[in-house]
Amino acid sequence: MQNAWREGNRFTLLPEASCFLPAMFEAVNAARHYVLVELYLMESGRLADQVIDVLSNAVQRGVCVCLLLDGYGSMKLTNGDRQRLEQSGVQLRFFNPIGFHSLALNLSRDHRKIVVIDGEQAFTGGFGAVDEFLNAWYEIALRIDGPVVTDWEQLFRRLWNSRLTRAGKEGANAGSLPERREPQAHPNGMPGRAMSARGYRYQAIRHSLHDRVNRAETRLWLCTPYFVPTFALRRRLVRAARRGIDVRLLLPGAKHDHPGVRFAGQRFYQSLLKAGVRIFEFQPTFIHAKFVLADEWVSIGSCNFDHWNLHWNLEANQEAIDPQLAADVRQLFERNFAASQEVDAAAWAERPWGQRAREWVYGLMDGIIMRLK
Ligand SMILES: O=P(O)(O)OC[C@H](O)CO
Repeated sequence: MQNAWREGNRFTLLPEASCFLPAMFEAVNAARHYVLVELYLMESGRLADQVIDVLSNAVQRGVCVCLLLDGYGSMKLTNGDRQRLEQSGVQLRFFNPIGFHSLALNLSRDHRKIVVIDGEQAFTGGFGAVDEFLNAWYEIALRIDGPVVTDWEQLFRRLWNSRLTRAGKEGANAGSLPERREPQAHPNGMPGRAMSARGYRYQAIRHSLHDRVNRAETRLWLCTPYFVPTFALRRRLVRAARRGIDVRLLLPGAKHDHPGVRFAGQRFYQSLLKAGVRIFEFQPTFIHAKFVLADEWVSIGSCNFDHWNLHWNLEANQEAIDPQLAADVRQLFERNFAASQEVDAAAWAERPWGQRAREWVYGLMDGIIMRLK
């Protein structure tokens, strides 16, 4: 059942690549039946080499490996690497390669990040197979064990067989998916649900977030690298702050891969700060992670909660109600707030005209882009 809560899961927060990359590689190395991987970004480089090696080794051990990449996000994966994957026996497919069709279809991207091992364990987060994730960007992942893995696998299987998905060049390898295995429930496990979204057609992640913001009793903390929120989300954040909820945003500072997106989002700072929302700009590196904490509810995955993502992309997040995970996420936020610069409302109100002009220009571009259909 789509988006259903399932009991009996275990969730493990894996902050930073130094934690989640070894955990994922170890899980692939231990796989006995199948490995399903779905990524938005994969570009040739050191990390892609490691991914190709670990997947190829799994195939050699007799494990069925299926890799589904977004047709745009994988454009910088060289033909040599594609061949290497397919010749080693990895089944390779691409979602919606860029083509001579409508702009709307080209803009619809598979932004999800999913790894499923033997139907028993899954990983999600904001990661991709590009070198920036080795240490230049701050990223997190979540390991999921238990019945909800079945829904992650279902998401993968549906897209693998979508009419928009194409086989790699050596199409012969792109055979059928392995027989499905059912995960076991853990005694004392926790409830969770895999949430998916498909642009403006299906907005379950966004509606769920709105509901949690409305219902938050003490805390609503949100981290996103691309903060260009919809009017509906801004209104809810403002209302939550006004009714005394601790509303905080963890956003990138000047280290950003798309500085224009930051300026476009900064045009909303003043009204949010005025309402009592606290804004922290992360200083050490570009923070690319996407996670939310509302009381004991946690959501981690691919969704940036910006209106571009919400309008066009396929997204998937894990939601969980788990006191231990909530405590871990809270500590993670606190560590990252400490490594951030808090935006001071009075100083922001006096910011220079150059900054205001940039916000205006990128805000205008954002408005134009959002009118594309
Ligand atoms: O789309 P994300 O959030 O996975 O981030 C990838 C960026 O678009 C790369 O510039």
